[in-house]
Amino acid sequence: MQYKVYPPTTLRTTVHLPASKSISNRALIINALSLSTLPIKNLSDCEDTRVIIDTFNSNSNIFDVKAAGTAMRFLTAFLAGMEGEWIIRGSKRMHERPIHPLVDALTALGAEIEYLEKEGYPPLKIKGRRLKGGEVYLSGNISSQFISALLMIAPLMENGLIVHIEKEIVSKPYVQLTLSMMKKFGITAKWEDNDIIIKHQDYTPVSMTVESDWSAASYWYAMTALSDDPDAQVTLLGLEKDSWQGDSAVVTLFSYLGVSTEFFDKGIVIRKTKERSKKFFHDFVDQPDLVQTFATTCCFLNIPFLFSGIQSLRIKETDRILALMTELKKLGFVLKETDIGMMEWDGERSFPEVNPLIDTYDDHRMAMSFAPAAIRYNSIIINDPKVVNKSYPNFWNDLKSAGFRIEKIE
Ligand SMILES: O=C(O)C1=C[C@@H](OP(=O)(O)O)[C@@H](O)[C@H](O)C1
Ligand SMILES: C=C(OP(=O)(O)O)C(=O)O
Repeated sequence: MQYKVYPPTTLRTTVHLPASKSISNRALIINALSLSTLPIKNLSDCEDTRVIIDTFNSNSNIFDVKAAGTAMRFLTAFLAGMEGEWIIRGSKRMHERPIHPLVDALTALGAEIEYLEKEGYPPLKIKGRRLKGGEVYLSGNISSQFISALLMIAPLMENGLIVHIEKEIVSKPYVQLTLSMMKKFGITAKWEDNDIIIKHQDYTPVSMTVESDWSAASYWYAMTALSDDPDAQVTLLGLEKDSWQGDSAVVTLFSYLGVSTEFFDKGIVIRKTKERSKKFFHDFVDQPDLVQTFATTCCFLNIPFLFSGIQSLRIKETDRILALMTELKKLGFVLKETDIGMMEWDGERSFPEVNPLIDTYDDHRMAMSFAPAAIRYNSIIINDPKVVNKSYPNFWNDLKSAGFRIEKIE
């Protein structure tokens, strides 16, 4: 199934953004570790969060987390510390996403974990037990989710845990987010150079409200930047100024692409401005989930770019570097991977396809970052549009409310 998306002539809308899946998923894990019965308000209704809820509600010991990286990594650590025998699996792609650094660390701490198919990848058979803790070494340059997964179970370990992080840390704000959430639930941690130290301590149950998702907001920034309406203005509800989410960097980053942000008590108002950089440079190592939004927006605004720090994109829902290069080529943009973790568009063009069909590769962010192309091309066809359910199930309805017309093609 495909959607043909047509843009509105003006852009003025108010959007109830989805709740952050990163915060929702941490809240569920921490709530379970705290044995809390207090509510988590505004939990995301996305698929990546639903798979954790389903796991906790399941009567079976076999769990399927589908395409949710956070669920796979967080639950692997959670189950490794829980008495019992568990099997955790996911989508075909999940079975191609590495997990060995986390498994090695958990094994060093005393868990028994077996690879059921390919060495180093899910599915896993876990013989869980109360872990005593101590010290572990973990590479930080593959996924920060391994670090977050270990940190959340650390306070329950009799001897506490010291995580020595080796190599460069990718997606660092997500580790900070984990520690901030643990702090909200009463846990103190020390982060000194590349070591994170957590003593044995009890979580204190608290009730919390999940803030809206800044990564989801980025698609509305893109639409505002691209809109032909000089008075384009979008109100995005539920976003907070002092957010724990690293992707709140969109505020600054989009100021270079002609979008201003004003905070108010219920969220933000973003508006089109005339100020735009001639070229866009950024190291995305702290905000990997924003790369697709910025690659498409820069191309559609005709702003050449050079991105660095994007090496982790190869092992996400799809190989996002390849997917971006392939799909932007269909629209006539020639991108180059100039070095490991670097991608450039120097303005080079090729003949665009006549009726391009944008493939989404089971990746929600491919669909959402190419949808704004409708504004630039008067329409765009997006393949397998339901992929958005992974993080933003209401995405297409929100577009319709903003005046986009969406035609379903079977
Ligand atoms: O911890 C998290 O909530 C996330 C961490 C990031 O992954 P990596 O650490 O694998 O880059 C990010 O891409 C993902 O969407 C969510
Ligand atoms: C990379 C992502 O998710 P995950 O790694 O949690 O599957 C994402 O949402 O962009």
